[in-house]
Amino acid sequence: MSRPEEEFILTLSCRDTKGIVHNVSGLLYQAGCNIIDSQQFGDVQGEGATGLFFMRVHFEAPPHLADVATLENLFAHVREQFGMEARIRAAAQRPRVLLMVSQHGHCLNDLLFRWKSGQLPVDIPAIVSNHTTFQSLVESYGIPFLHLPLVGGSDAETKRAQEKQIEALIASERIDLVVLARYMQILSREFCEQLRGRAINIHHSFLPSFKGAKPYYQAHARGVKLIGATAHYVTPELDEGPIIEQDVARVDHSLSAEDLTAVGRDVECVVLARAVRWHVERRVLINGHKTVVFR
Ligand SMILES: Nc1nc2c(c(=O)[nH]1)N[C@@H](CN(C=O)c1ccc(C(=O)N[C@@H](CCC(=O)O)C(=O)O)cc1)CN2
Repeated sequence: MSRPEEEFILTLSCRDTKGIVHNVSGLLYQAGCNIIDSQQFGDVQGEGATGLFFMRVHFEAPPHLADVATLENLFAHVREQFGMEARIRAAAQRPRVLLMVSQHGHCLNDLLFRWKSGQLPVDIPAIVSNHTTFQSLVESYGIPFLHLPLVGGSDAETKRAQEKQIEALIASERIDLVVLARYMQILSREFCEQLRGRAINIHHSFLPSFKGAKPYYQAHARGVKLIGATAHYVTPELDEGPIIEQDVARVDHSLSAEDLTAVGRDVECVVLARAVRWHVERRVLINGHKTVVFR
């Protein structure tokens, strides 16, 4: 039985070819590592295939190898041989997560409870909002609350000034992941580029349906029989980022737009929590404009 500090997660992607699994598993075996779980996927079939191969390996390393730098050196020649993008992280490492919220607090409340109860193995150095609505909730958990309003409106200059404050916080707190828990401001292209692959948004519709603002009202007007929620990585193109997780709930003609909103809240919470957990467990790999999720 290994100790937590000796378990690691290797994730990789590269052009698909023969021998990748053989070389990766053989290297780990030769080094005295034990594979606990291994999953892989080659996106090689059908129209739109990227031709990329993805792998996630959860393994335990012997004490003399049990640090990331040593394992990265060990793995270097295989990485170069296949031209891999590869990352090795200690399984026990707790990612540092910045939560952001505006005026709808159900996802924030859900994530805070999951964090407090140990379901979400992350550290939350701070929470940012452009409103003060949830300051007391956040501070009840002993987490610093930063109120960063958009002073003077949502024009581009005002937004960038506010975003630069968030960027400084991300740097100073060594943030690994930003979660937009119903943060209702469109992030600038510059900010999105900085956060590529490490900012998750919860959109309150089953994308690609009903992008943008007020999706439940759009859905009600369309007479849908299912509503949904989508967690996706944030990109400059609104609600177009790689989808991580989705779910739905049944509705019918008797429900108002407000009823749909109420039913949707629980779906949003579950979908966002799954996406954040899978991301921090390094189960999500980006495959072009899509994802591969090793659940
Ligand atoms: N660059 C991106 N920014 C954001 C994304 C994204 O995918 N790319 N997701 C949104 C979340 N969102 C829907 O899920 C959303 C948020 C905000 C708006 C919007 O129109 N905001 C207005 C201001 C509204 C207000 O002040 O209440 C604006 O920013 O001008 C639409 C959709 C988060 N950001």
